[in-house]
Amino acid sequence: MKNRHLTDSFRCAFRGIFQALKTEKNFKLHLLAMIIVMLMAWYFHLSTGEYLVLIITVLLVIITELLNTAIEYTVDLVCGNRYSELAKYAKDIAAGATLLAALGSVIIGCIIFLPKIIERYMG
Ligand SMILES: Nc1ncnc2c1ncn2[C@@H]1O[C@H](COP(=O)(O)OP(=O)(O)OP(=O)(O)O)[C@@H](O)[C@H]1O
Repeated sequence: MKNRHLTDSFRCAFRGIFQALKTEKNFKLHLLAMIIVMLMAWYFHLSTGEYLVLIITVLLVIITELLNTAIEYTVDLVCGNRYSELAKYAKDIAAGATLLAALGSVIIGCIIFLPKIIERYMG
């Protein structure tokens, strides 16, 4: 089952991303948000520094969502439908990580875009 070639590793990684895309509605929402944010970045002519912060922020949200999904699958693999306090902690903590990343991205989005929106449409 071990990948022998780099291309096999890439194929597995992309398959994982598509699997999350197929099954996780939050992941679909985050990808949609990422596309909208990138279109806004292009529209408002962000500086290189602002682009960098935005890309890192967006990637952090996507990465935490993927890790959260992987943790959910792993917990379900181990526990199935059985109730477990540890399973609850693991899933809740993973969900907490995605929530923090999402909240941080909203705050950063506001800091970058709000002054530009105000200047363009209300200034
Ligand atoms: N085996 C379990 N034992 C105890 N509590 C669990 C178990 N599985 C899930 N839970 C609790 O139910 C919550 C929701 O779990 P679920 O697997 O449905 O995640 P989810 O709603 O699909 O998460 P997301 O919306 O991030 O995809 C968990 O955060 C946890 O508190």
